[in-house]
Amino acid sequence: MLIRRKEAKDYGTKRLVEGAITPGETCLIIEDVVTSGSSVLETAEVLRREGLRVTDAIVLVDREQGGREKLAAAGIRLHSIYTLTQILEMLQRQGKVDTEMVEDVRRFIAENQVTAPIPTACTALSYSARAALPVTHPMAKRLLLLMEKKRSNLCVSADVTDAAELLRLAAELGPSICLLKTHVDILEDFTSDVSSQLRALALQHDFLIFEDRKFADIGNTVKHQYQGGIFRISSWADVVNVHAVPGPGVVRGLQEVQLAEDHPSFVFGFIAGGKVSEQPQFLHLTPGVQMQPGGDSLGQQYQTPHDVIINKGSDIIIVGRGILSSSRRHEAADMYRRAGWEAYVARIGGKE
Ligand SMILES: O=C(O)c1cc(=O)[nH]c(=O)n1[C@@H]1O[C@H](COP(=O)(O)O)[C@@H](O)[C@H]1O
Repeated sequence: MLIRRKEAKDYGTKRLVEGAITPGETCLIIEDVVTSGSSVLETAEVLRREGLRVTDAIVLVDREQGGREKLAAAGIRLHSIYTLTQILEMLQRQGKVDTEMVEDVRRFIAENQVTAPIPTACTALSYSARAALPVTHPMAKRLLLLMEKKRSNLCVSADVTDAAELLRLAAELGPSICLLKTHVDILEDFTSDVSSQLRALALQHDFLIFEDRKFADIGNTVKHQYQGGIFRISSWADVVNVHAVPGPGVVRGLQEVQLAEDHPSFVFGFIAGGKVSEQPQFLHLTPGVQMQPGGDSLGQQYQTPHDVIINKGSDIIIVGRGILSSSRRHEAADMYRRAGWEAYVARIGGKE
Protein backbone atom coordinates (compact mmCIF):
# COMPACT_ATOMS: atom_id res chain seq x y z
CA MET A 1 0.00 0.00 0.00
CA LEU A 2 1.24 3.50 -0.82
CA ILE A 3 0.24 6.80 0.72
CA ARG A 4 0.49 10.05 -1.22
CA ARG A 5 1.50 13.10 0.77
CA LYS A 6 0.07 16.49 -0.17
CA GLU A 7 3.57 17.97 0.19
CA ALA A 8 6.99 16.38 0.49
CA LYS A 9 8.36 16.50 4.04
CA ASP A 10 11.58 18.48 4.39
CA TYR A 11 13.12 15.67 6.44
CA GLY A 12 13.37 11.88 6.14
CA THR A 13 12.77 10.41 2.69
CA LYS A 14 11.42 13.72 1.29
CA ARG A 15 9.21 11.68 -1.04
CA LEU A 16 5.68 12.46 -2.16
CA VAL A 17 4.77 8.79 -1.98
CA GLU A 18 5.46 6.61 1.02
CA GLY A 19 5.66 2.83 0.74
CA ALA A 20 7.48 0.19 -1.28
CA ILE A 21 7.43 1.07 -5.00
CA THR A 22 8.23 -1.46 -7.71
CA PRO A 23 8.32 0.36 -11.07
CA GLY A 24 6.12 -1.37 -13.62
CA GLU A 25 3.54 -2.46 -11.08
CA THR A 26 -0.06 -1.30 -11.35
CA CYS A 27 -1.47 0.87 -8.58
CA LEU A 28 -5.19 1.37 -7.86
CA ILE A 29 -6.09 4.79 -6.46
CA ILE A 30 -8.63 4.91 -3.62
CA GLU A 31 -10.38 8.23 -2.89
CA ASP A 32 -13.41 9.28 -0.88
CA VAL A 33 -15.13 11.74 -3.26
CA VAL A 34 -14.56 12.73 -6.89
CA THR A 35 -15.83 16.07 -8.15
CA SER A 36 -13.59 17.37 -10.94
CA GLY A 37 -11.14 14.43 -10.80
CA SER A 38 -8.17 16.79 -10.20
CA SER A 39 -7.10 15.21 -6.94
CA VAL A 40 -7.05 11.69 -8.44
CA LEU A 41 -5.19 13.08 -11.46
CA GLU A 42 -2.53 14.70 -9.28
CA THR A 43 -2.05 11.41 -7.43
CA ALA A 44 -1.83 9.51 -10.72
CA GLU A 45 0.81 11.92 -11.97
CA VAL A 46 2.97 11.41 -8.89
CA LEU A 47 2.61 7.61 -9.14
CA ARG A 48 3.34 7.54 -12.88
CA ARG A 49 6.46 9.60 -12.26
CA GLU A 50 7.61 6.81 -9.96
CA GLY A 51 7.20 4.33 -12.85
CA LEU A 52 3.88 2.87 -11.69
CA ARG A 53 0.93 2.19 -14.02
CA VAL A 54 -2.34 3.80 -13.09
CA THR A 55 -5.40 2.56 -14.94
CA ASP A 56 -8.24 2.62 -12.39
CA ALA A 57 -9.49 4.59 -9.41
CA ILE A 58 -12.17 3.63 -6.92
CA VAL A 59 -14.19 6.21 -5.00
CA LEU A 60 -16.98 6.12 -2.46
CA VAL A 61 -18.96 8.94 -4.11
CA ASP A 62 -18.90 10.29 -7.66
CA ARG A 63 -20.53 13.73 -7.56
CA GLU A 64 -21.08 13.43 -11.31
CA GLN A 65 -19.65 16.83 -12.17
CA GLY A 66 -17.41 15.62 -15.01
CA GLY A 67 -14.64 13.94 -13.00
CA ARG A 68 -15.33 10.56 -14.63
CA GLU A 69 -14.86 11.98 -18.15
CA LYS A 70 -11.80 13.99 -17.17
CA LEU A 71 -10.16 10.89 -15.70
CA ALA A 72 -11.11 8.79 -18.73
CA ALA A 73 -9.31 11.35 -20.92
CA ALA A 74 -6.18 10.67 -18.85
CA GLY A 75 -6.54 6.89 -19.24
CA ILE A 76 -8.09 6.24 -15.79
CA ARG A 77 -11.34 4.32 -15.33
CA LEU A 78 -13.43 5.53 -12.42
CA HIS A 79 -15.40 3.04 -10.31
CA SER A 80 -17.76 4.55 -7.77
CA ILE A 81 -19.59 2.81 -4.95
CA TYR A 82 -22.33 5.48 -5.17
CA THR A 83 -23.12 8.30 -7.52
CA LEU A 84 -24.76 11.44 -6.14
CA THR A 85 -27.91 10.55 -8.10
CA GLN A 86 -28.12 7.16 -6.35
CA ILE A 87 -27.67 8.78 -2.93
CA LEU A 88 -30.37 11.34 -3.73
CA GLU A 89 -32.78 8.61 -4.80
CA MET A 90 -32.13 6.61 -1.62
CA LEU A 91 -32.62 9.65 0.58
CA GLN A 92 -35.82 10.57 -1.24
CA ARG A 93 -37.19 7.01 -0.91
CA GLN A 94 -36.46 7.10 2.83
CA GLY A 95 -38.23 10.47 3.11
CA LYS A 96 -35.04 12.21 4.28
CA VAL A 97 -35.13 14.89 1.55
CA ASP A 98 -38.07 16.42 -0.30
CA THR A 99 -38.57 16.72 -4.06
CA GLU A 100 -37.59 20.39 -4.03
CA MET A 101 -34.19 19.59 -2.50
CA VAL A 102 -33.64 16.77 -5.01
CA GLU A 103 -34.36 19.15 -7.89
CA ASP A 104 -32.06 21.83 -6.40
CA VAL A 105 -29.18 19.35 -6.14
CA ARG A 106 -29.79 18.04 -9.68
CA ARG A 107 -29.80 21.59 -11.04
CA PHE A 108 -26.59 22.39 -9.17
CA ILE A 109 -24.85 19.35 -10.64
CA ALA A 110 -26.03 20.18 -14.15
CA GLU A 111 -24.89 23.81 -13.85
CA ASN A 112 -21.50 23.01 -12.32
CA GLN A 113 -19.85 20.62 -14.70
CA VAL A 114 -16.10 20.61 -15.25
CA THR A 115 -15.22 20.08 -18.90
CA ALA A 116 -12.90 17.24 -19.81
CA PRO A 117 -9.64 18.37 -21.40
CA ILE A 118 -9.06 17.42 -25.00
CA PRO A 119 -6.54 14.61 -24.63
CA THR A 120 -3.12 15.27 -26.13
CA ALA A 121 -2.34 12.24 -28.25
CA CYS A 122 1.18 11.05 -27.68
CA THR A 123 1.77 11.41 -31.42
CA ALA A 124 1.30 15.18 -31.01
CA LEU A 125 4.14 15.39 -28.48
CA SER A 126 7.63 16.27 -29.67
CA TYR A 127 10.45 13.77 -29.29
CA SER A 128 12.14 16.05 -26.76
CA ALA A 129 8.94 16.36 -24.69
CA ARG A 130 8.73 12.58 -24.58
CA ALA A 131 12.43 12.38 -23.65
CA ALA A 132 11.69 14.66 -20.70
CA LEU A 133 9.01 12.39 -19.25
CA PRO A 134 10.18 10.88 -15.97
CA VAL A 135 8.99 7.42 -16.98
CA THR A 136 10.93 7.36 -20.25
CA HIS A 137 13.68 4.72 -20.27
CA PRO A 138 17.22 6.24 -20.25
CA MET A 139 18.08 4.60 -23.59
CA ALA A 140 14.86 5.92 -25.15
CA LYS A 141 15.69 9.39 -23.77
CA ARG A 142 19.12 9.22 -25.38
CA LEU A 143 17.62 8.13 -28.68
CA LEU A 144 14.84 10.73 -28.66
CA LEU A 145 17.30 13.52 -27.88
CA LEU A 146 19.74 12.53 -30.57
CA MET A 147 16.84 12.25 -33.04
CA GLU A 148 15.91 15.82 -32.21
CA LYS A 149 19.52 16.99 -32.43
CA LYS A 150 20.22 15.29 -35.78
CA ARG A 151 16.71 15.96 -37.11
CA SER A 152 16.54 12.31 -38.02
CA ASN A 153 14.08 9.52 -37.30
CA LEU A 154 15.82 7.28 -39.82
CA CYS A 155 17.16 3.86 -38.92
CA VAL A 156 19.16 2.21 -41.67
CA SER A 157 18.90 -1.53 -41.87
CA ALA A 158 22.48 -2.55 -42.73
CA ASP A 159 21.65 -5.93 -44.20
CA VAL A 160 25.04 -6.65 -45.76
CA THR A 161 27.14 -9.81 -45.54
CA ASP A 162 30.60 -8.29 -45.63
CA ALA A 163 32.13 -6.59 -42.57
CA ALA A 164 34.09 -3.97 -44.54
CA GLU A 165 30.87 -3.05 -46.35
CA LEU A 166 29.03 -2.71 -43.03
CA LEU A 167 31.70 -0.34 -41.70
CA ARG A 168 31.69 1.68 -44.92
CA LEU A 169 27.92 2.05 -44.64
CA ALA A 170 28.12 3.13 -41.01
CA ALA A 171 30.76 5.73 -41.85
CA GLU A 172 28.93 7.04 -44.89
CA LEU A 173 25.38 7.11 -43.51
CA GLY A 174 26.21 7.76 -39.84
CA PRO A 175 25.55 11.53 -40.03
CA SER A 176 22.02 10.97 -41.41
CA ILE A 177 20.74 8.31 -39.02
CA CYS A 178 19.64 7.92 -35.43
CA LEU A 179 19.99 4.13 -35.40
CA LEU A 180 21.98 1.57 -37.34
CA LYS A 181 20.21 -1.77 -37.40
CA THR A 182 22.43 -4.81 -37.85
CA HIS A 183 21.92 -8.51 -38.51
CA VAL A 184 25.36 -9.47 -37.33
CA ASP A 185 24.77 -13.17 -37.97
CA ILE A 186 24.62 -12.61 -41.73
CA LEU A 187 28.19 -11.27 -41.81
CA GLU A 188 30.53 -13.83 -43.33
CA ASP A 189 33.66 -12.39 -41.71
CA PHE A 190 32.63 -11.10 -38.28
CA THR A 191 35.42 -10.58 -35.72
CA SER A 192 35.37 -8.69 -32.43
CA ASP A 193 37.36 -5.99 -34.20
CA VAL A 194 34.32 -5.29 -36.41
CA SER A 195 32.15 -4.58 -33.37
CA SER A 196 34.85 -2.30 -31.86
CA GLN A 197 35.10 -0.32 -35.10
CA LEU A 198 31.32 -0.10 -35.31
CA ARG A 199 31.18 1.29 -31.78
CA ALA A 200 33.82 3.88 -32.64
CA LEU A 201 31.76 5.00 -35.66
CA ALA A 202 28.61 5.18 -33.52
CA LEU A 203 30.45 7.47 -31.14
CA GLN A 204 31.91 9.60 -33.94
CA HIS A 205 28.57 10.10 -35.74
CA ASP A 206 26.25 9.95 -32.74
CA PHE A 207 23.95 7.05 -33.57
CA LEU A 208 22.86 4.00 -31.61
CA ILE A 209 23.40 0.41 -32.70
CA PHE A 210 20.39 -1.87 -32.81
CA GLU A 211 21.15 -5.57 -33.27
CA ASP A 212 17.98 -7.04 -34.76
CA ARG A 213 18.50 -10.40 -33.05
CA LYS A 214 14.85 -11.17 -32.21
CA PHE A 215 15.62 -13.31 -29.18
CA ALA A 216 12.97 -15.99 -28.82
CA ASP A 217 14.06 -18.65 -26.36
CA ILE A 218 13.98 -19.38 -22.64
CA GLY A 219 15.70 -16.89 -20.36
CA ASN A 220 18.77 -19.02 -19.73
CA THR A 221 19.46 -19.57 -23.44
CA VAL A 222 18.74 -15.95 -24.32
CA LYS A 223 21.17 -14.79 -21.66
CA HIS A 224 23.99 -16.78 -23.33
CA GLN A 225 22.96 -15.64 -26.79
CA TYR A 226 23.04 -12.02 -25.63
CA GLN A 227 26.30 -12.05 -23.68
CA GLY A 228 28.36 -14.84 -25.22
CA GLY A 229 29.05 -16.87 -28.29
CA ILE A 230 31.07 -15.36 -31.11
CA PHE A 231 29.08 -12.15 -31.27
CA ARG A 232 29.04 -10.98 -27.62
CA ILE A 233 26.11 -8.73 -28.57
CA SER A 234 25.70 -7.11 -25.15
CA SER A 235 29.22 -5.67 -25.38
CA TRP A 236 28.47 -3.45 -28.41
CA ALA A 237 24.73 -3.19 -29.17
CA ASP A 238 22.78 -0.37 -27.51
CA VAL A 239 19.43 -1.89 -28.39
CA VAL A 240 18.22 -5.44 -29.06
CA ASN A 241 14.77 -6.88 -29.65
CA VAL A 242 12.85 -9.95 -28.59
CA HIS A 243 10.29 -11.78 -30.65
CA ALA A 244 6.62 -11.17 -30.04
CA VAL A 245 4.72 -14.42 -29.63
CA PRO A 246 3.93 -15.45 -33.19
CA GLY A 247 0.31 -15.79 -34.07
CA PRO A 248 -2.48 -13.84 -35.56
CA GLY A 249 -4.71 -13.49 -32.47
CA VAL A 250 -5.40 -9.87 -31.61
CA VAL A 251 -5.77 -10.75 -27.97
CA ARG A 252 -2.38 -12.35 -27.88
CA GLY A 253 -1.01 -9.31 -29.63
CA LEU A 254 -2.52 -7.09 -26.96
CA GLN A 255 -1.11 -9.33 -24.25
CA GLU A 256 2.31 -8.75 -25.79
CA VAL A 257 1.82 -5.00 -25.48
CA GLN A 258 0.71 -5.47 -21.92
CA LEU A 259 3.80 -7.57 -21.24
CA ALA A 260 6.09 -4.91 -22.63
CA GLU A 261 4.32 -2.09 -20.78
CA ASP A 262 4.71 -4.10 -17.60
CA HIS A 263 8.49 -4.09 -17.96
CA PRO A 264 9.35 -0.44 -18.50
CA SER A 265 12.78 -0.92 -17.00
CA PHE A 266 13.77 -3.24 -19.89
CA VAL A 267 11.43 -2.39 -22.71
CA PHE A 268 11.26 1.00 -24.34
CA GLY A 269 9.50 0.27 -27.58
CA PHE A 270 8.06 -1.92 -30.27
CA ILE A 271 8.94 -3.00 -33.79
CA ALA A 272 5.55 -2.79 -35.42
CA GLY A 273 3.69 -1.72 -38.53
CA GLY A 274 2.16 1.13 -36.52
CA LYS A 275 1.49 2.36 -33.02
CA VAL A 276 0.48 -0.37 -30.55
CA SER A 277 0.79 1.56 -27.27
CA GLU A 278 -0.63 4.97 -26.39
CA GLN A 279 1.92 5.56 -23.64
CA PRO A 280 4.26 8.33 -24.83
CA GLN A 281 7.39 6.88 -23.21
CA PHE A 282 7.32 3.95 -25.65
CA LEU A 283 8.87 4.30 -29.11
CA HIS A 284 7.59 2.60 -32.23
CA LEU A 285 9.97 1.53 -34.98
CA THR A 286 8.55 0.46 -38.32
CA PRO A 287 10.40 -1.62 -40.93
CA GLY A 288 9.26 -2.13 -44.49
CA VAL A 289 9.61 1.49 -45.63
CA GLN A 290 10.24 2.76 -49.14
CA MET A 291 9.28 5.90 -51.02
CA GLN A 292 6.75 3.89 -53.06
CA PRO A 293 4.31 1.47 -51.40
CA GLY A 294 4.50 -2.11 -52.67
CA GLY A 295 6.46 -5.22 -51.76
CA ASP A 296 9.16 -7.67 -52.78
CA SER A 297 8.83 -11.20 -54.17
CA LEU A 298 9.41 -12.75 -50.73
CA GLY A 299 6.50 -11.21 -48.88
CA GLN A 300 7.93 -7.89 -47.68
CA GLN A 301 5.35 -5.08 -47.71
CA TYR A 302 6.32 -1.43 -47.97
CA GLN A 303 4.71 1.72 -46.63
CA THR A 304 5.92 5.28 -47.25
CA PRO A 305 7.58 7.48 -44.54
CA HIS A 306 4.41 9.67 -44.56
CA ASP A 307 2.19 6.60 -43.96
CA VAL A 308 4.37 5.31 -41.17
CA ILE A 309 4.90 8.55 -39.26
CA ILE A 310 1.62 10.35 -39.86
CA ASN A 311 -1.04 7.72 -40.60
CA LYS A 312 0.33 4.94 -38.39
CA GLY A 313 1.76 7.16 -35.65
CA SER A 314 5.12 5.37 -35.55
CA ASP A 315 8.31 7.19 -34.52
CA ILE A 316 11.20 5.73 -36.48
CA ILE A 317 11.35 4.53 -40.08
CA ILE A 318 13.57 1.51 -40.74
CA VAL A 319 14.86 1.50 -44.31
CA GLY A 320 17.01 -1.21 -45.85
CA ARG A 321 17.01 -1.79 -49.57
CA GLY A 322 15.37 1.56 -50.29
CA ILE A 323 18.80 3.01 -49.46
CA LEU A 324 21.17 0.08 -49.89
CA SER A 325 20.18 -0.58 -53.50
CA SER A 326 20.77 3.03 -54.52
CA SER A 327 23.97 3.89 -56.36
CA ARG A 328 24.08 7.07 -54.25
CA ARG A 329 23.42 5.78 -50.77
CA HIS A 330 24.28 8.96 -48.97
CA GLU A 331 21.81 10.98 -51.03
CA ALA A 332 19.16 8.27 -50.71
CA ALA A 333 19.61 8.20 -46.91
CA ASP A 334 19.28 11.95 -46.72
CA MET A 335 16.11 11.84 -48.82
CA TYR A 336 14.57 9.32 -46.39
CA ARG A 337 15.82 11.33 -43.41
CA ARG A 338 14.13 14.47 -44.74
CA ALA A 339 10.90 12.62 -45.60
CA GLY A 340 10.72 11.05 -42.14
CA TRP A 341 11.55 14.30 -40.39
CA GLU A 342 9.11 16.42 -42.38
CA ALA A 343 6.34 13.92 -41.64
CA TYR A 344 7.18 14.11 -37.92
CA VAL A 345 7.18 17.93 -37.92
CA ALA A 346 3.80 17.93 -39.68
CA ARG A 347 2.49 15.41 -37.13
CA ILE A 348 3.37 17.58 -34.17
CA GLY A 349 1.68 20.57 -35.75
CA GLY A 350 4.56 22.13 -37.64
CA LYS A 351 6.43 23.44 -34.60
CA GLU A 352 9.98 22.17 -33.98
O1 LIG B 1 12.59 -6.68 -36.94
C1 LIG B 1 12.68 -6.08 -38.03
O2 LIG B 1 13.43 -5.12 -38.16
C2 LIG B 1 11.77 -6.48 -39.12
C3 LIG B 1 10.50 -6.90 -38.74
C4 LIG B 1 9.52 -7.10 -39.73
O3 LIG B 1 8.37 -7.43 -39.44
N1 LIG B 1 9.85 -6.87 -41.04
C5 LIG B 1 11.11 -6.47 -41.41
O4 LIG B 1 11.34 -6.23 -42.61
N2 LIG B 1 12.10 -6.33 -40.46
C6 LIG B 1 13.48 -6.03 -40.85
O5 LIG B 1 13.54 -4.74 -41.48
C7 LIG B 1 14.47 -4.76 -42.57
C8 LIG B 1 13.73 -4.41 -43.83
O6 LIG B 1 14.60 -4.30 -44.92
P1 LIG B 1 14.12 -3.73 -46.35
O7 LIG B 1 12.94 -4.54 -46.78
O8 LIG B 1 15.31 -3.96 -47.24
O9 LIG B 1 13.82 -2.27 -46.14
C9 LIG B 1 15.11 -6.15 -42.58
O10 LIG B 1 16.33 -6.08 -41.85
C10 LIG B 1 14.12 -7.01 -41.83
O11 LIG B 1 14.78 -8.05 -41.13
